[in-house]
Amino acid sequence: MKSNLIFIGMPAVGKSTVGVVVAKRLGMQFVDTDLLIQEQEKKLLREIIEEVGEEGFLKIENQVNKSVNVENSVISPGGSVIYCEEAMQHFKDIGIVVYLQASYQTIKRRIRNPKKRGVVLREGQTLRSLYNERVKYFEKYADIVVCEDRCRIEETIENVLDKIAKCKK
Ligand SMILES: Nc1ncnc2c1ncn2[C@@H]1O[C@H](COP(=O)(O)OP(=O)(O)OP(=O)(O)O)[C@@H](O)[C@H]1O
Ligand SMILES: O=C(O)C1=C[C@@H](O)[C@@H](O)[C@H](O)C1
Ligand SMILES: [Mg+2]
Repeated sequence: MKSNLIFIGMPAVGKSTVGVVVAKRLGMQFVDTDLLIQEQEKKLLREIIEEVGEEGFLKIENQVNKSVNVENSVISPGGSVIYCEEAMQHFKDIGIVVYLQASYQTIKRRIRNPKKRGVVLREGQTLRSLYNERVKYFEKYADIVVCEDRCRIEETIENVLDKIAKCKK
């Protein structure tokens, strides 16, 4: 049964911030899989990326996310999970995938230093090209899209709740 909600979207779009409140409002559990990765590896995300590189990190991210076995939960993975094919197939099987969408300008404003935040950027890749590359994956996997440009967090949460209610009807 599709009893979970999974948030996808760019880093800093609010998957974790919005996700935890949505879970509370709907009486669901909340799982931030970035925290599961840190717990398993006993290191911070940026330390893991420094040590094993982007490809190594994506392997760990795929393994952790595809192993999430929960019900009635909001799941907030990291922004790079959309590159993890097995994990994304698993999420499509166990829940409704919600794409939190924001413009490049909004994301740029929130992420001053992508490397410091632990964003999976290839050598020489800009945030702009990463944004363009990822949008295609977000659109491919999304069951619901919620645009948050010009919305306060509270408005985004209401918009998410509205769309989920309509989707479940
Ligand atoms: N309208 C808004 N909606 C969501 N978050 C907002 C908004 N305005 C500001 N923020 C801020 O943007 C940040 C979002 O960070 P958050 O860690 O939730 O992103 P994330 O999508 O989980 O990123 P990651 O992919 O790195 O896990 C928070 O600091 C939040 O307070
Ligand atoms: O969007 C990204 O590239 C990432 C976001 C974080 O949540 C982490 O999952 C990791 O640091 C990579
Ligand atoms: Mg997060």
